[in-house]
Amino acid sequence: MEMILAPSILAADFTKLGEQMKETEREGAQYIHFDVMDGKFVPSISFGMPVLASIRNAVDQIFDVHLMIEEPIRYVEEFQKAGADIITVHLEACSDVKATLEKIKACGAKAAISICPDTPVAELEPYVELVDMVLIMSVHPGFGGQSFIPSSLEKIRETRALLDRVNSTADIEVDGGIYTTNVREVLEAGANVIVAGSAIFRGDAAENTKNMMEILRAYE
Ligand SMILES: O=C(CO)[C@H](O)[C@H](O)COP(=O)(O)O
Repeated sequence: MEMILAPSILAADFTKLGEQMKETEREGAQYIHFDVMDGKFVPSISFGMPVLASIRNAVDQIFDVHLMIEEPIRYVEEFQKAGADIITVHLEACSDVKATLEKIKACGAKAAISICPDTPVAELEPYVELVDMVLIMSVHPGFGGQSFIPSSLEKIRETRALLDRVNSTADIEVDGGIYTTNVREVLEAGANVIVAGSAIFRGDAAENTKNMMEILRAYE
């Protein structure tokens, strides 16, 4: 199975965003991760469609868009038009999860579902056959630079078991507090898409990507 790195631009230097993204692409990061926050579902506000659209052509990486917003169904079309290839919505943020996932697919993007640290994996069960990816949050969403919550490892294992049970080949992405020091445990638990913000963009993005990719490739 391909192991994928999704650097989160939340931790990037926005004065040189295009260049930093290119550095991660050159070193093999397949995705770029966008943390979209609305100040309601999560306390912080980040960025939206205009930022995606303006940098869509800077790289060929897959745009992996994590919508931490209430009722994301209102915006999925606009994010797809702005360049999103994968759109992740939160189970906790949708009044109609199924309709939201179907709308993502209808507009041509891949659909993914995420759960916060306090939401049990069992709640994903009705939706796993509708998605291309499950995102397990390993921090409470809202801010970069937090510490990985250790109980996330068990949730990754439970998610892999759930996907196996329904013969799903969906990816498992994990987001929050992942560094070269703990990424092996996350991969060993069953994840194959790693989001990393601080670990990539704090310091030398090219060197950090290279080091992270070396570990990921050893698990393929
Ligand atoms: O979704 C997020 C916060 O809601 C961030 O993507 C996530 O926390 C990654 O940042 P870091 O690698 O710095 O922990």
